[in-house]
Amino acid sequence: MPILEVKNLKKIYQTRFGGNQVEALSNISFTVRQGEYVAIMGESGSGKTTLLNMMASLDRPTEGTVLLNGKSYADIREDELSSFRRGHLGFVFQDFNLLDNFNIKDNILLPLVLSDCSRKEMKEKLLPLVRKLGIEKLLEKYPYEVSGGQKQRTAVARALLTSPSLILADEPTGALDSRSSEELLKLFDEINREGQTIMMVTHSVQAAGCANRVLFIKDGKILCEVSKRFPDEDIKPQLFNVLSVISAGGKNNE
Ligand SMILES: Nc1ncnc2c1ncn2[C@@H]1O[C@H](COP(=O)(O)OP(=O)(O)OP(=O)(O)O)[C@@H](O)[C@H]1O
Repeated sequence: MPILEVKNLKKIYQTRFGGNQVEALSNISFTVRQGEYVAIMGESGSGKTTLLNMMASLDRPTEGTVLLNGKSYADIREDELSSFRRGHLGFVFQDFNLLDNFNIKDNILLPLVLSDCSRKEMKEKLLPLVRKLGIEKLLEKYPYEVSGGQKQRTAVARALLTSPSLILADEPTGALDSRSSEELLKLFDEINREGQTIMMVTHSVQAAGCANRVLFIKDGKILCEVSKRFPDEDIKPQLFNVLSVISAGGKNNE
């Protein structure tokens, strides 16, 4: 059974004051298997954020379904959604989404605090994770006292803490310098090799080139996908090729 199933997803936004309708997604279907690392690329306005919001259960589709581990989001009550998200999904955002008034430790522990987890269990989960991510010396510091790369490692620790079925990352390298980006991509590669399923929206060919499969979205539809035929294959030339076809407004026939 796939970990994530996206079936015939359609999203129509009604613009304010009853104006025009915008079809942001039209009939998108794909599946993601356990342990896959999938990137989503596409031009600005192609529907990437809308799709990510649907996979995150942050917004409801106009038509179609999203299933995680066989459970349809449509069957989850509104008041159960945030606890469902905490239990099954991990989020990594471009701007880190850390709370400035919480130190690094409390930022990481937040999902467990919200789930009423015991102090002992929190400590048992926290320590190996922060050691692995190389942020164990920063636990008492505040987000404004650490670098962008360290903030993103904190966000990754927070995302991994609950052992989620799926990590959803939205432009995770977007606010990082090239060295920190490289380190973050190495980290994603490592956690994926250990079995973590990852979906990442990105504009960066460097980042998408680390995934096993890249889906290209254009005008709310999946235009094509590029997959690695063997684990270390360099698919960046193919990604550049598809992007140039998209920006020229053409169809990709590969
Ligand atoms: N809340 C909304 N109300 C109306 N239209 C919206 C809304 N959110 C997005 N859209 C429209 O839906 C389409 C897809 O937007 P979306 O934000 O998903 O694109 P994107 O690929 O993530 O773009 P970017 O790379 O710039 O973030 C666009 O035409 C956008 O203007």
